[in-house]
Amino acid sequence: MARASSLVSRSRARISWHGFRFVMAVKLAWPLRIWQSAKVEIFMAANHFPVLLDSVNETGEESHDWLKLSAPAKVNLMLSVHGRRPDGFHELTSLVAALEFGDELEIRRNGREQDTLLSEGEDVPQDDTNLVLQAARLFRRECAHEQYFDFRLNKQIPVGAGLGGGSSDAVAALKGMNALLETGFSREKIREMASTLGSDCPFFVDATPSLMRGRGEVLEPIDPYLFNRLAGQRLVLFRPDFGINTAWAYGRLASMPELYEGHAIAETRLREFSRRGNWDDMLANVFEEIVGEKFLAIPSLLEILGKRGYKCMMSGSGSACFALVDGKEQALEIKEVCQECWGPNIFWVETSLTEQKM
Ligand SMILES: C[C@](O)(CO)[C@H](O)COP(=O)(O)OP(=O)(O)OC[C@H]1O[C@@H](n2ccc(N)nc2=O)[C@H](O)[C@@H]1O
Ligand SMILES: Nc1ncnc2c1ncn2[C@@H]1O[C@H](COP(=O)(O)OP(=O)(O)OP(=O)(O)O)[C@@H](O)[C@H]1O
Repeated sequence: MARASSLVSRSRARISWHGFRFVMAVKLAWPLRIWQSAKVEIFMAANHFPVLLDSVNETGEESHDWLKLSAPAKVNLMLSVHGRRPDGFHELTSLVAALEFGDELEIRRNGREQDTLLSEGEDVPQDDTNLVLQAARLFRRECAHEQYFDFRLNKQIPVGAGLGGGSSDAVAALKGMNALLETGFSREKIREMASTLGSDCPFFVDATPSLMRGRGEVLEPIDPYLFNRLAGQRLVLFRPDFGINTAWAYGRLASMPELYEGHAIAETRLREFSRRGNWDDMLANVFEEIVGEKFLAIPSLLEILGKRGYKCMMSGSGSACFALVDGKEQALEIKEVCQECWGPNIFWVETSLTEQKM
């Protein structure tokens, strides 16, 4: 409470706190990590719920300040594809978890009649194919409000890596716009909107470790044992100096239907991992074979790491891979091997699966 009162006095903030709007803002703000920006803050109050503070400037008018949101990357710890559906998408089962590593997106309302996006990341589309700008257009359609936004994207997640970067940015944008305009869209509504932007998007609404099914939009909570097993698990992410196009990877898979797996195989992996806790029962990704056929550098490196005893796998449709580690020493050994195999300038980062509470 002491922190709450000091924030209130420091920013001369006005708590927007009425009824339904407040409840929805709280519900939606919870999975966001929105840090203090100039005058708009979400902070942990004594009841452990975040509270959205509007801001007032020196003259008492509402100001349009930046909201800063995290857009975490994800890894697929198991990815099994069962077949192609009549709508052209593939039916899958995947165990997905968010990482402590990711992008940062800042948003503010603007007074113009167009959105702007500033991002310096390599390969990040600067035009309106960027998922952040697509999210803004979708949001305006859904809330029938002609509000435009400025976005600043600090891109850390490599593009075309199978880490869900664009999807996570898009969902951060939806959540941010919802909080800024106090639209009160429920998480379910945001998930529904997100699913029209991409199959991986709905996961990022809560970004808690989940079982992903359907084409990616059906999310199930995992059992407590599995949850605790994943929380905080350290890993190293590494990516060669090329990305992989997801549509290409699914297209290749469709031409090799022998790689489709029955649902029972995925369920057995999940069950065995929950029973024995052995990562060898879980880590499996159908895209490794498809991608590995064309990009030999990936299976070669994974084999070398595997022989050294590391549990490692490609994430999503690639090209990023990860290896589970216990600590710094292992992380540095992996870095050395990656640089030897893929070159000195490859993307490499040590991070962990998120530690959210159930
Ligand atoms: C590989 C994963 O990252 C695993 O989490 C996702 O399945 C990919 O999800 P995503 O990048 O959000 O994919 P989308 O943007 O929806 O679709 C990109 C392309 O992949 C194909 N695609 C995607 C998801 C899916 N379940 N089946 C598919 O066949 C789509 O036909 C489309 O041509
Ligand atoms: N904000 C964004 N960040 C990254 N890529 C974006 C963004 N907006 C649109 N894209 C486009 O999305 C495509 C996929 O990029 P992304 O980095 O999300 O791939 P990915 O990690 O393989 O996705 P997934 O794991 O969901 O399949 C790229 O072709 C890129 O041009």
